[in-house]
Amino acid sequence: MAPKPPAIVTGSGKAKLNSENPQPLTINVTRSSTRSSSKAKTNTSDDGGASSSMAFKKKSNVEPTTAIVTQSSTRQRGKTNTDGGDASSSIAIRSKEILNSPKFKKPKTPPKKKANVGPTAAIVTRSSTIVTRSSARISGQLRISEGKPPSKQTENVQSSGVRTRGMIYHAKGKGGLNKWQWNFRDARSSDMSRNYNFEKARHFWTNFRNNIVENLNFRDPRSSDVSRNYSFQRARHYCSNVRNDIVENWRTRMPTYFLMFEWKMVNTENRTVNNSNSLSKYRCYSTDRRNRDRLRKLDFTKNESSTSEGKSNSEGLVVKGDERKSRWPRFRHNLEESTDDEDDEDTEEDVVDEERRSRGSVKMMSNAALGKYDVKTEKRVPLKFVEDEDDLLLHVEAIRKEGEDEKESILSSKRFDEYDVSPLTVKALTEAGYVQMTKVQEATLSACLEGKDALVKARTGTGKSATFLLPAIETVLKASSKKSALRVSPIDVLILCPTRELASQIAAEANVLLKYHEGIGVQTLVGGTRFKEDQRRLESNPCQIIVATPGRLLDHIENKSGFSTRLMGLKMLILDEADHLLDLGFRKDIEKLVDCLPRRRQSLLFSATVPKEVRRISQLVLRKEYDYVDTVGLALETNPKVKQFYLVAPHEQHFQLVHHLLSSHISEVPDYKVIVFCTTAMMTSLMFSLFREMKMNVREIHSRKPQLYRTRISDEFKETKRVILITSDVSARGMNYPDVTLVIQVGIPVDREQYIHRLGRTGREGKEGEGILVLAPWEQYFLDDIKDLPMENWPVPHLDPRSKVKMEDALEKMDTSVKEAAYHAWLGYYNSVREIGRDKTTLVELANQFSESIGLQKPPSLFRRTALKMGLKDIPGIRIRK
Ligand SMILES: Nc1ncnc2c1ncn2[C@@H]1O[C@H](COP(=O)(O)OP(=O)(O)OP(=O)(O)O)[C@@H](O)[C@H]1O
Repeated sequence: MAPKPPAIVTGSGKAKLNSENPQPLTINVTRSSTRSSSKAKTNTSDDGGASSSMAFKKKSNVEPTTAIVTQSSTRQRGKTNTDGGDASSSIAIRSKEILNSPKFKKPKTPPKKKANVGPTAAIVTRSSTIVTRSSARISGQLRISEGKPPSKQTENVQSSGVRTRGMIYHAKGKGGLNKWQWNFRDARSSDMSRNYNFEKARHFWTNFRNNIVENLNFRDPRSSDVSRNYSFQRARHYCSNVRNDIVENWRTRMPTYFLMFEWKMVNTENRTVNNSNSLSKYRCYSTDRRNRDRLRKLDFTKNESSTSEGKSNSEGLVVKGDERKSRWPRFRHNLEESTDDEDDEDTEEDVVDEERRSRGSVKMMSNAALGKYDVKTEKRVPLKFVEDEDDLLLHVEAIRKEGEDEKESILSSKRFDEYDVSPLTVKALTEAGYVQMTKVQEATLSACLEGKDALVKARTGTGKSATFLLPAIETVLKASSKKSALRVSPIDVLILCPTRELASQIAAEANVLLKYHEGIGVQTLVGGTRFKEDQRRLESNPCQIIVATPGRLLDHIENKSGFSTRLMGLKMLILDEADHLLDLGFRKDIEKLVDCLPRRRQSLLFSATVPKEVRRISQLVLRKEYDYVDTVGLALETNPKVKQFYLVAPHEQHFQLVHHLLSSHISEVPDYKVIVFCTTAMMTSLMFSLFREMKMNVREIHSRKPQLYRTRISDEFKETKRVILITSDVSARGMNYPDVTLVIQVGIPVDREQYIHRLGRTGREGKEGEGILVLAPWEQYFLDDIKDLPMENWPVPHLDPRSKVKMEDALEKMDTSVKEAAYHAWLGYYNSVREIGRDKTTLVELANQFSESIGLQKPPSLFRRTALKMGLKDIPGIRIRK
């Protein structure tokens, strides 16, 4: 599909679509541009040693590949390096040739055909941590075969301290997240015994000491070792400690040492994976999270039918870390029956089995099917030894296209240096790991850089912050080149956002982008800090960009002489989470603020949700003529890779249910990172105290906590894994906590938009995630508001009575004041929810049930004034404080 440009609607009123682009921009639309992105782009920039895409020139003498990913360049295939590995880490990818010229040439020497030659061996070990230190992002499409990579690319690698002979593309990561990823495949299919493709390989290193999450989807259409009756689907390896060596033999796909790995293995011949046959001690975990309660653990034993049975001892792989030290057999290899991978087109394992069974002629052509990634709409052009280079090119393109179709990336093919962005900013971007733009950035940046007002709607986690920071920096650069009429140094850009943590996050991101711009400064003005301290900072440090929450900014305007004068030079106003800033809670403040700003300015509004009424009132800030850039269009407003569930259960079971959901998630996902949203600050406090009492690894953030504490917890949660954040809506919008695996929302969110934003804390940057909404039966009406979202019902699991007792014990130990405050907050929250607050009698009944469920003897009393305000004074069940 040809890429479609974004829908840009100009004007204040109706959303007209660009006549040339009659459809709104959707992820589908832009996805196609990703395809081209990975085709032929290379960034070998040594600025900051970063690159995330590359060109692949085709060369002659393309020969089969062997790839080794290892910690040490001295490491041998299939062997574990158990030395310190601290400094001498590396990732080495040995290969014969890199297919990276525009046209493949016929090989000079035909590749040797070997029987029983494993497609590859890969070792990922401790010293690969050097990669996490020195580089962060490696992406692009690798074509690997033996031989040296182009020198530039090698330099790149070496400049980052990685000693390797492979092609490694990397860029420096942002913050603590170090990430490298690649897609590579050996397109060289002439030697079928070595014909293998790696697809969508991803490695995420989050931290030197901590985690590797390695997510490999690979296929081996001509696997010499694994029985062709079996194919691997959606392989995932979770290694929770880098210090442990992990050796993974890709012939058998067995790590020799691991903490946790899971994958699906599908018997392609006998329809079902049979754990009672004689495949030996092969453990397989189903990764199907929906059926978490039915997590399958399958043990396999040696395949009796394997022709290479006799070799299994010598070829087998030792699995360390398992007390039994099992040896894995080598499975048979039938060279003559392997031709190509044309039968790998199915997704569901049963379907795969069924089809392969019925297609006797291809049944031995085992390919590792790729679960949902393996959905093929077109039949793949069979791979064969091709004399004609154009034919080969076709084959390669077919495979590449297929791979890219499967890829749901947020990145576009455009690069920042193609836009009118200062080279110093591009340098900083590259160092931060931003080389290609996200689709949102591509769709939006031109309009913003041209000085137009814009209202931008884009899904959560798609890079909106950089989208407005780049024009902000350009604005400052332009302004600094002109002489200001003001005597005081003007503030050029004002960024408003709803929460303090978000303001700090935006300022931090701005500082990253400003790394090479001397003399340009950013300051935050947020509540919860000392006003005097703000003043001191404003006076002592130059700053052209202010990131602020509305309340504190107004304080400065009203109380600090000279501040509003500085604002008179404002060139650009940005509202992040614009719909929230324009809704009732903030509107008055925004109106006041806008009155203090010059009319001649550029205004940019960003959010993942833009309800109709917000478009209407956006006139408060925007000029009459503005661009409405909707990158969601008619598509799903949430990330399609985030699975969404709802669970309806009596209110008094909610704590126990959440405890159950957390426990099962922790047991399934070793590197879990969960956010639990509660309706109010005091409910957050109650849930936090309860789970802490139950010895769970929890943290809390809500508005009642001191700002220093909030900042500390927020920073900690950004950096770490295996932790649960219990929070109120202060974390709902904009917060970019990397790698959140699950979001639980307990109780109805204030509205549909808030649900979407909370859910958006997981599945960021196009990753996968999971969201569960826990509702009481009387809250179910909310499902109507989100009925267009792909929600699935999660049946109420059986709750262990012992955990109930444990919970009651924990509740008993808790401070009564916490429970009382939670009761008051509960009442206040649901009283303000129109659908529930209307019927006061029922509301109080429900509140009192809640009070009982948290172990209060009787419902806490209310101040008469509060009860009056809430319209609850004479409602039966309400106790008034004397
Ligand atoms: N061009 C890029 N290349 C790589 N990563 C990027 C790029 N742009 C942004 N990112 C990363 O994407 C992540 C999400 O970005 P950001 O926080 O700006 O999302 P957002 O769209 O503002 O989300 P939300 O709607 O929740 O506020 C961040 O980790 C950011 O570093």
